[in-house]
Parts: sequence; structure tokens; C-alpha cells
Amino acid sequence: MPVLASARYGKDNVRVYKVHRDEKTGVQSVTEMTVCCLLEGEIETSYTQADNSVVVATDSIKNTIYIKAKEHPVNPPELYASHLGSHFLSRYPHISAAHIKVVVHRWARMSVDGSPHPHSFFRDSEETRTVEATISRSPSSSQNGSDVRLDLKSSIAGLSVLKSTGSAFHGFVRDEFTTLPETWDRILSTDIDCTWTWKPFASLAYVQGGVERFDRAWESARGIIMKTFATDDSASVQNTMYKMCEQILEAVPEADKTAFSLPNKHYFEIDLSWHKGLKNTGKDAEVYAPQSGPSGLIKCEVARDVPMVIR
Ligand SMILES: O=c1[nH]c(=O)c2[nH]c(=O)[nH]c2[nH]1
Repeated sequence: MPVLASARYGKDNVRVYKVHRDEKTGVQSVTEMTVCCLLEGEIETSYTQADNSVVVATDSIKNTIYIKAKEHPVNPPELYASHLGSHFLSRYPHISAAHIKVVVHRWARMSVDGSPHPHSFFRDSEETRTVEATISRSPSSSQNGSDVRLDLKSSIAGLSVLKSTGSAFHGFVRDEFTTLPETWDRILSTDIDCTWTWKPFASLAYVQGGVERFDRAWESARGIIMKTFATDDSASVQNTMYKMCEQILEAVPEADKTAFSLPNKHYFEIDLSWHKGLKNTGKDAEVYAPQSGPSGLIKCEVARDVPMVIR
């Protein structure tokens, strides 16, 4: 007899834009984000018995995403995701968890004639800031919506970086499957995907109190990633990403874990000696062929050994 092993549902790809107008200065600020909101709970009968009485329509979930964006700040995204997820638990007793993903897209302020423009922006990169939040009832709580636990993960993704030297890769396994030469000087390029997992928050109030921690962590992580990428005499993607994780855990004491997923985007030397003896390999290499694939894919998670709850 089959059983419904797990189920969640909701609305994905909800695009939201919010403007903040400073009436005194006339300066406007904008946030654009893509939101996914999936609910879990006592919803089995909607799958197994066509019982829609337990279904909060995905259309209503979409409406709620807009309404909560109007009622609450959308920055930092960790706060907005926490408000949104908490709403579903307090409003619907049969919902036990809300899984929220908020991806924030960049709109950088334009500089016009050397001055920041009050209401014009440009997309300066495909980099995103993301939060994944799971808001669930604490095991001890009754279904009154008050006792929730918030598990938050913050990420930077799509930050493309390249260094033209300062990276080596040698000493790896050499056997009958190996063709890659060792190198003491190579191009290193990747798309940063970095996530830090917050210690669980015991209630929405703990997310709201000290809300500056989220922007501070994002700025620290981004700075550490850039500085380490630039200055590390890289022995491998593995070793450089581990150094980044160590520093992020040190800079963000309320994070339990840091993870990276990094493609190693290859740039191949091109032998041009067939053309008039052009020297373009080894120390003479200047023109390279960037590869769209395949790429390496290197991942790690670095955890602190003492788990605890923020209260
Ligand atoms: O930094 C690297 N790590 C690897 O595991 C690897 N494998 C490879 O072919 N090149 C690289 N570079």
C-alpha cells in the first residue's frame, strides 16, 4: 500500500518589486526579488482524497507574498522571509512549516555627472543575494502559531571572479588516466556560490532583534571571498574555498556552517606556433580559449562543532 511520504506545495517565481521613497530628500531606493513559498502540514488528504478544504490556494499564497511585502520591510531579505513564513503558521493551524526562498537581484544606483542619481539604477552584475528560510513549529508548541523556530540560510550566488595569476595546481594523482600537466601558474575563474547557515532562531522576535547582523554578515562574507580569492596563493580551488569558509565562520559567529559550490572554469592555452612560429604557450601565453564546458565542480561545507540556538 503506497503512502504519501512527503508533500509540499506553493507558488514559485513570484517576482516582486518594492520602492522606498524618502519624502525629505526625494531619493528613492528599489528592491527586486523572486520569491518561492512552499507549505507543509496536514495536507495529505488533498493528495489522497481530493479534499481541497485543507488547501490554501497557491493564488492566495502569491497574494500573501505581495501583501507581506507591503506590510513589512523587504530588507534585509532574511527579515522579510521570516515575516512571510511566520504568517502562514500563525494564520493556518494545520500548516506546520513554510519554506521560503527569496532571491534579490541587483539594481545599483546610477552615477550621473559624478553624483548618485535619486531614482535611476542599472544591473551591474548577475550576482544575487538569497535567503532560504524554513519556519516550522517547535516540537513543544501547540498549534497556536506562537512557538516557531526559524532556520535561515543566506547566500551569495552568481558572483563571477577571475585571477590571471596566483593560482597553481600540482601534486595531484598521476596515473594512466591523467593527461593534465601540473602547473605553477594558471588562470583561476569561478562563479561564487557561498551559503552560511544561521544557528536556529527561537522566534521571529530573535530575527527582528539585531536585524543588522544579516547585512553585516553579507558584507563580511563578500569581502572575505573577494580578498581571499585575490590574495591567496591558491594551491587548488579546494584549499582556497576552505580558507574562505574558515574566515566566514570567524566573522559571523552566529553562523554554524559555511558552504561553497564552485565551478572551476577552464581557460585553455592555444598553440599558435603553426602560424609564423608565434609563441603563445607557457610563459609566452597571452591569448587563451575560455571554455564553456566541461568545468570542474568543487563543493564543501565547513561546520562549527558547537551547535546552539540564538536566544
Ligand atoms: O583546483 C583544482 N582542483 C581540482 O580538483 C582540479 N582538477 C583539475 O583537473 N583541475 C583542478 N583544479
